[in-house]
This record gives sequence, C-alpha cells and structure tokens, in this order.
Amino acid sequence: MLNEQYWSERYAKSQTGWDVGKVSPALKDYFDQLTTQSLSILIPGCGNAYEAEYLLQQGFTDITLIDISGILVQNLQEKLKDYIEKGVCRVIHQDFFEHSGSYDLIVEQTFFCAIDPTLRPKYAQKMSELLKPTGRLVGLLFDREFVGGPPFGGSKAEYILYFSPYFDLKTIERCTNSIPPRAGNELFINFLSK
Ligand SMILES: C[S@@+](CC[C@H](N)C(=O)[O-])C[C@H]1O[C@@H](n2cnc3c(N)ncnc32)[C@H](O)[C@@H]1O
Repeated sequence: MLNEQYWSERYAKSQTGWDVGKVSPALKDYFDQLTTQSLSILIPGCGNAYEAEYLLQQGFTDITLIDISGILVQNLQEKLKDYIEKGVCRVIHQDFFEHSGSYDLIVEQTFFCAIDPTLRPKYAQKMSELLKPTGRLVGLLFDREFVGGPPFGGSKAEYILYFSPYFDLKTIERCTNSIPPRAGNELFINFLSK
C-alpha cells in the first residue's frame, strides 16, 4: 500500500532512487522564462524540493509544498525554515487528494508515477480543481513502462485520455533536456486549465 508509512520508510532508509539531487534542467528552463514572481505555485509529492529551493532563490514569493511523508516534511521544514518564516513558502504534511487551494501553477515531477495507477483519473480531476481558471500544470511524465512500481509508467496516449477532459494540452512532447538516466523516456507537459 502506497501510504505515509511506505513513503516515510523509503526516506528513513534512504531508498530514494528518484531523487535528482538538484533542480531538473527542464523545469529550471521553464521557471527561468517566468516573469511573475508572485505566481502561486504548488508542488505536490515534493520530495526534497530542489525545484522549490530554486524558485525561492530566484525570488518567487508564494510556494506551497505538500508531501505525505511526515519525516520528509519535518526535514523540509528545517531546510526551508528561513523562507517559511519570511512567509514565502509553506510545507504541508498532507495527502494531495485532501488538499484544497487555488493556484496559478502546479509542478509535476515523479509524483504522478508514484501514485497507484487506479488514481490517475482522480489525479487529473484534482489538479484541475486546484488550479485557477488560467492556471497550468507543468512538468515531466514518464514515456515508458516499468516492471512493477512505483514508479508506474505510462504513455502519451494514456495521458491525453486522462487530462484532455480538464485541460487544453498545450505541450505534451518528448523532453529534450532530461537528466541523462531519463533521456528519451520523459514527456514535457504544459497543460492549461479549460
Ligand atoms: C517518487 S517521489 C518524488 C519526489 C519528488 N517529486 C522528486 O522528484 O524528487 C514521490 C513523492 O510523493 C510523495 N507522495 C506519494 N503519495 C502522495 C500523496 N498521496 N500525497 C502527497 N504526497 C505523496 C512521497 O512521499 C514522495 O515524496
């Protein structure tokens, strides 16, 4: 069962093969062309939150992080203490599906592939509920299958099926600047709320 205990055990045992250790180049490039630092940004299933750290270093002022793992959230609250005190970042220990809010931008990276695949339609709907009318879901999705999981793989055709009822799929293309171990196996997505 992919619950809080499962994910906290992975962090406690340092079994975090997904952890890139820095902001992903594709997300960094996307962030670098944003011109409004006050955008409200949600990163669900944030893990070690390198993307958030990068955004905060660039002066973004409204970052919300959610993760189901208590141990991870405790560490993040310590790591991002100064930003939290300044009121530019909040770190919430919560199941994404129970979160409520209204955001300009939601960032996806190895969160979709970490949830039970039966929850995928619910994920797409929940993302659309959490976005403002002009909001966007931006990030990376795997374009390959895995044996077992998590991570659970997927394909462009499958993603179109889940997301097109709620989003205008502006971009869903092979990512050209993936980290080397994921090269050729990721799609970059930029979905605009309908
Ligand atoms: C594969 S890791 C990816 C972490 C991070 N996005 C990254 O790229 O390094 C998946 C993360 O999602 C979190 N997670 C899994 N299910 C969740 C849920 N229902 N709500 C919130 N977080 C969840 C896990 O604790 C874990 O930190």
